[in-house]
Amino acid sequence: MNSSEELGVKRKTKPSASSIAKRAKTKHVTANDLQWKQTQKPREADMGTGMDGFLDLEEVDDVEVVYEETEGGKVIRFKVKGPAEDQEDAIDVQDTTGEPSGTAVENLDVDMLPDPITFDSETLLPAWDTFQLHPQLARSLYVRKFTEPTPIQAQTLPLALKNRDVVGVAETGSGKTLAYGLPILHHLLTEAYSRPIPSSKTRRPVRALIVTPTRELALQVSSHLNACLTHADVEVEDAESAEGASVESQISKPKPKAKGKGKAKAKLVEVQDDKPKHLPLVCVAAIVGGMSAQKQRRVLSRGVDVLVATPGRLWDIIQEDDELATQIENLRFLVLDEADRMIESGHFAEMDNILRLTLRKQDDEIIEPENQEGEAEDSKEDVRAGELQTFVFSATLSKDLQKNLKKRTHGRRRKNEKPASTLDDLLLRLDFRDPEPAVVDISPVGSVVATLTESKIECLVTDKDAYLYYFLLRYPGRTLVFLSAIDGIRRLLPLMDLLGVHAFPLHSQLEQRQRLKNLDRFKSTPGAVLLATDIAARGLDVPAVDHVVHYQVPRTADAYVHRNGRTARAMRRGFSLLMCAPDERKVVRALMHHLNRTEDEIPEMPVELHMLDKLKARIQLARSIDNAQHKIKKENHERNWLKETAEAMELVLDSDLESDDGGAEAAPSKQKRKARAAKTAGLKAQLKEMLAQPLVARGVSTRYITSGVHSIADDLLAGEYHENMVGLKKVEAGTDVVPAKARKQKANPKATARVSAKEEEEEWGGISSQ
Ligand SMILES: Nc1ncnc2c1ncn2[C@@H]1O[C@H](COP(=O)(O)OP(=O)(O)OP(=O)(O)O)[C@@H](O)[C@H]1O
Repeated sequence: MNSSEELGVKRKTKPSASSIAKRAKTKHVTANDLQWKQTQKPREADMGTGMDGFLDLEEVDDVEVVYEETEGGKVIRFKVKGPAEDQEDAIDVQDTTGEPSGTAVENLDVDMLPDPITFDSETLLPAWDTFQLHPQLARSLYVRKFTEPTPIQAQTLPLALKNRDVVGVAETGSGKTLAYGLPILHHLLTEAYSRPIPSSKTRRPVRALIVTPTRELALQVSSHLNACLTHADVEVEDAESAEGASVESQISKPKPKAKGKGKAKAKLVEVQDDKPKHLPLVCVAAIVGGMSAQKQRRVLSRGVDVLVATPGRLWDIIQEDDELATQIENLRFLVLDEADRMIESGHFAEMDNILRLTLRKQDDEIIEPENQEGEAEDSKEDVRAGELQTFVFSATLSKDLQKNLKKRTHGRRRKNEKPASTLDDLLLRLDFRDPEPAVVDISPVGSVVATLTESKIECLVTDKDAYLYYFLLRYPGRTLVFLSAIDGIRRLLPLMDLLGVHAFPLHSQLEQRQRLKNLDRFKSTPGAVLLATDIAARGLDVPAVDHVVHYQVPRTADAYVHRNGRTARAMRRGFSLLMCAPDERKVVRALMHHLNRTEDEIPEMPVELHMLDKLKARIQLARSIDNAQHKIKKENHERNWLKETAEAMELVLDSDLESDDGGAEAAPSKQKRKARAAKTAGLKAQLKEMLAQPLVARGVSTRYITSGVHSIADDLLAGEYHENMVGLKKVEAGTDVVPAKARKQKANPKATARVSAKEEEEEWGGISSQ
């Protein structure tokens, strides 16, 4: 049985007259006009690997590349043969692999897709059953072992599935992406299965737009949602024979239709042959800056159902694409992920322009009539299916802002009313169709995630490198170090390299390809360090970040919360270290005050000062090497530049400038350069030797391991021997921190409605570690 029969679609058996005519033709077209076909790429390619920078891979058949001489020089042309018979025959069914095939299709003999395979979520996923999610999503959750919804998912799903607009606030790493993603995918999948198959000639409209502040986050969200769509070829088997079997235990082809729930119960079968054969049923794609806009336009022109985008690139494309602008005007879902960051990223204007497209056409000013007593409850019934639904999510949306949002939706926005902040302003521009958007705020008091241990070090700015190095050696693990400026990253990177620390940079001045590559290297290198600016602070979900270090104190309380949120995600433990110089204390006080906390709530991290002194000597030497290398590099660069410029201008350089001991400005002589290189090599050798020396704690004897103040033998026996720092116990960061006075649990009016941290932990028991 071939794939078309399996899916109940008839092939066209004879080529049409027009197709034969077309086949005879050969045309010259531009790259954009070619019939590009999606080809499979590994899923992990979305976030890096060898395919960094690729949104998708496409291929094209029957095209010859020719070079043509034109007045403007040599240009590439593409010679296209007419569509071949088999292309014309191709089928336009869609599957749910998330991988479009892009094959051109016409004249289908079917108008409905086959039913999805049913999934018995009542038995397999009881905790999710109440939401009656599309079987495909349920199946995906099951396969990924997401046995129960996280608290934010549990609270927002029922609202979102009832067409309500939702403002969701919950701690970092608590699963907000799926809290808004599942209702969207549920709706689109249900719709897709019940609508006629759209012709590939007509562009599928964008139904959901998700705007994120950073490119990495957009790519991550897109790949997260695609992952929910990739278990299409999983089928439920007969219960009796399958009970107790593991999910991935068997491989088989999916049946065309599974009728009714029947006894299908316990076993899922995943199909390995995941080659994309058809256009996806629901297509999710990301449009971000720093990557080929041309390619992104092509992806859009093929049809995207869920568009995840950063505001800058999206607005650029919208300006040239009227059809997309119209689609945005008619969206079914609009999501602002990390809404409060949107205004910081310098994209306010673009964001505003995009939001304007989503306003209702008439009478933008009026949201709904003045609220009257007793009206609120009834008004919830006014939410109409099919209208735009808006979701706003973040870990940090102030209570004031939430109140303002409500106020705004309750009555008319007065024409000259001034919003309290830029974020207020942005959110007030949202045209919620829901008369009373639901606000679900389950963020913990002080925005501190229960599984996070915080700590601080107070030190001079000049000692921060040594303390950082100490921390990295003392507590090996995947560590994300936040710096306020790119210059700091550029300075630290060679230092880390000389000290033998695997560190990668991430900042906005790197090419997007490089950003993704570095992020991927950070993910795949155990114990790696990522030196990043705040572009990495929001939303990034790297599952195994053990530590976050604030090398410089963040500028805002929200930044502190979000930076911390890169660790201690999904109920895993995490540790954050705040490095605070004397002149930063004021900022720390202010940001703690903003979080309703006090500075002394963050305990000091213990430091073995004897070790620190030894590390300072290493750092000093590494700095000298770096300075020397930098000087040599700069001189080489200047000399080369001078030579090249002189050659280009056909000038002869003054011998003073070219070499030897000319004036102070002159380039150093060869001899001097040699001497300098030798000195640097000497310093390097010295450092190498230093790095090879073990770091031994005071009072510890390495000669007699059972003697000294602290016996190494005991550590060895207890399995707590520290390879980097002999004589210190090998412990996880945070376990040796003496807790500061218990965090004051300020009376919270909503406290009773919320689950306590402990209860929440229990609720999260089902979260698997990945
Ligand atoms: N129901 C679930 N069960 C188990 N794990 C889940 C569940 N939902 C989401 N996750 C996982 O939890 C992790 C964090 O999710 P997500 O990135 O959506 O968090 P977030 O709340 O958006 O965080 P942030 O505020 O930092 O953006 C992800 O790795 C995700 O796959």
